[in-house]
Amino acid sequence: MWRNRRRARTSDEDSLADRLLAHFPGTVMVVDAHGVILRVGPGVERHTGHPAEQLLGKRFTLLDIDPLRGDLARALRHCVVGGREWQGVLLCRRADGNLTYQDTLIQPLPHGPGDTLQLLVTQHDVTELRRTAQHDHALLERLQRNVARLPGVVFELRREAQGDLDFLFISEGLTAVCGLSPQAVMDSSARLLDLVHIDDREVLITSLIQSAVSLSSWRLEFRLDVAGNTRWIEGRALPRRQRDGNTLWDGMLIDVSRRKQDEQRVQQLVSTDMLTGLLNRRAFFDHGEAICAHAERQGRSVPVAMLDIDHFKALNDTHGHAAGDLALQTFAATCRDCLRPYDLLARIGGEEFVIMLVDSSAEEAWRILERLRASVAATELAVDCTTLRFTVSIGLTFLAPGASLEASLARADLALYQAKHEGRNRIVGPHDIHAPDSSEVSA
Ligand SMILES: Nc1nc2c(ncn2[C@@H]2O[C@H](COP(=O)(O)OP(=O)(O)OP(=O)(O)O)[C@@H](O)[C@H]2O)c(=O)[nH]1
Repeated sequence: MWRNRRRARTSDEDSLADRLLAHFPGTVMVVDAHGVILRVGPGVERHTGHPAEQLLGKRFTLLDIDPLRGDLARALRHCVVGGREWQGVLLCRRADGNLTYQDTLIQPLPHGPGDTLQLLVTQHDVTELRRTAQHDHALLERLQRNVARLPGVVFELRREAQGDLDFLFISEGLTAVCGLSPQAVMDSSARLLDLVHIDDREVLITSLIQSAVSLSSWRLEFRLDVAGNTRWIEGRALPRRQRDGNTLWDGMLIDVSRRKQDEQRVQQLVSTDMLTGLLNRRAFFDHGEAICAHAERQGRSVPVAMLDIDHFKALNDTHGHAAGDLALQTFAATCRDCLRPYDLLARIGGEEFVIMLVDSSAEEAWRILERLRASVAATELAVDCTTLRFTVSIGLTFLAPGASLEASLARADLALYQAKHEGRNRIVGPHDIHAPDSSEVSA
């Protein structure tokens, strides 16, 4: 320990200073009210770079990086005038010119009556800590910036053992996706879950439970209802289990509405007949099989009809291909008008069409098809200053539960052939269905 050359204090008065001067790991010194250094601890040379002897009698403010700003002098004044301690971090200069951050505490020492004021200065080098903190801060800022610029929403979701879901973190991108602020959703996850399309909620919750139970990655496409619009969201996340049994997911939500629209457009293109806008053959079988499966579960048979425009080749040959196209389009529109929205209508060949009537009895089916036949026969087509009319022949059959759609279509085709053979512009169906009379049809 370095001793004061000017005066010696009593052991009682000096006890605190002595203990610190002997044991404090940083810089410790005693200065007078003007900041003149009276005593220094052994660590002072290591921390300041100044040999201890050279510091004694010098002003303590020589350690200040910026005497003009005078942080150290101000701190001293605070203690001297107010008789109170001062604490803060000061930027100090070592003897070699290097700068260090010193966590500084200046305390007035207890002194007897008539005694002059002395101050105990202790400094702790926090340069490395500050550097690490600054580095961490810069890293955090960069991470936040990167997360904010990601084309999606980053989240951390917790599921408690009893099933409650909480967003521990959700990034700012959320607002662009659904208009909600991240804080609102972190306060209450229900705000976001309430936007999930009603048909997707159960599958969303179930998929999260499965992911939590099996600790397998979660991936789901679901819809959000945002201000009357539907947004398609793709969610992906990896789960991890916590000691308390809760599950945490780190994941992303990406707005894939544009991609979904493109997919739907492509799907529409591959399933639609371009001339008439009706379903094509392939789409007919996709939808038809679903209707069959549904009817089979209910133990019902499904009316299936094949339709073919009569003498269509002659219409084409006489009035041209464009007139034939117009006839096909008009025929498709007439069919659509005569059917219910949930009936299946498709163009499966050149001038061949097929209809599946959903949830219809034999009599109902016959009535609907007869009305359609009559509407087609009554339709007038204006082509090159002439008015064209054409008719349609219809073969009707019933797809029994468990029977194949292909086989039923073949039977409907046979009935259609018979309708052509019997003179066209008529319906032929199973013999046990009797055609309703004309007053029933027009009703
Ligand atoms: N304009 C037009 N014609 C088509 C199209 N697809 C097929 N066709 C024509 O439809 C006609 C079908 O004629 P057919 O199957 O011989 O029979 P049809 O003349 O309708 O006579 P029936 O069926 O016996 O009453 C052919 O001339 C095809 O060229 C199309 O997309 N546009």
